[in-house]
Amino acid sequence: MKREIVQVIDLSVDIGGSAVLQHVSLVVYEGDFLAIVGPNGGGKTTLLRVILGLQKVSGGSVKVFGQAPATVRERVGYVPQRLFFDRDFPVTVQDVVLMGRLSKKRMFARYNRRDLDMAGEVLDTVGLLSLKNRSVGGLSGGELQRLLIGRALMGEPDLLLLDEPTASIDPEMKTSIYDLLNSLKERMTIILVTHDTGAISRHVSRIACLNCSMVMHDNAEITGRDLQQIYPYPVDMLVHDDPQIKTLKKH
Ligand SMILES: Nc1ncnc2c1ncn2[C@@H]1O[C@H](COP(=O)(O)OP(=O)(O)OP(=O)(O)O)[C@@H](O)[C@H]1O
Repeated sequence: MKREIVQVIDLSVDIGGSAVLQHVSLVVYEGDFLAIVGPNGGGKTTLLRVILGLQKVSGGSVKVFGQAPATVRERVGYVPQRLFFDRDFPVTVQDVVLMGRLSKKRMFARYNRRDLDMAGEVLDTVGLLSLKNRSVGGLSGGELQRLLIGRALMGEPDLLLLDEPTASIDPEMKTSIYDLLNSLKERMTIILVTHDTGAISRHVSRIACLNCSMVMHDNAEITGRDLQQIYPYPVDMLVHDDPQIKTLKKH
C-alpha cells in the first residue's frame, strides 16, 4: 500500500473572520502528481501554506509525512507564485540556486564542494547550466520559473509544492516546465496549483477542484460540468487526440 505523504482531514481556515477553506479533506500518496485547480481566491495558496505549516488552521487536522507540517518543512520544497526582486541586483543564476541549500547548512557556513556539485547537477536538470553565471535580471519568465524549481530541488525535497509555475509564460515554455515536472515525479511527490486547466490532465495523476471546499478527481479527468461548478466564468470542453483525455478551456 502506498504511503500517505499529506493527510488533511476536515480542514477549515478562517482569515480575518472569513472562511477561506471549509471542511477540506485530502490524502496525497507517495508518487502522486496532484493538480489543485480553482477560481481566484478559492484558497489554493492557503492550502499550500497549511501544508508548509505557515498558516494557522481553525479546525481539522493536517499531517505531512505523518507529522505536524512545521516539523517536516525541511523535506518539503516550495516554488512560490511570484518572486519579487530587484532586476538590477547583481545575483547570478548559480547564486540563487545555491540559496536553496541554506536550510541544510549551519549559520554562516560556506558552500562546500558538494553544494557546488549539486548546484551544477540541479542546473543541468532544470536546463539552466549554460546560464549559470548569467544575472537573474536577464532571465525570461520561463527561465526564472525553472530557476525557482531548481532552488527548491537543492533542499532535496521528498514533496514538492508549486504555486502556479506556468502563469504568464508562453505555451512552449509551459510544455517544457511540465516535461521537467514529469521527469521529477519519479523522485518525489508533487502538488501543483494551477489555472492551466487546458493542460493538466495530460500530465498529472489526480486533480482536486478547490473553491473553499474540495472535490477530488482520482483519475485526473474533469468534465465541463465539474469546472462549471467551481469557476465563476464559462468554460469550453476540449478533447485532445487521445480520446481518454478531456481538458477544458476558459472563454
Ligand atoms: N493574509 C491574508 N489576509 C487576508 N485575507 C487573505 C490573506 N491570505 C489570503 N486571504 C484571502 O483568502 C482567500 C483565499 O486566498 P488564496 O490566495 O489562498 O486563494 P487562491 O485560490 O490561491 O487565489 P489565486 O488563484 O488568486 O492565487 C482570498 O479571498 C484572499 O483574499
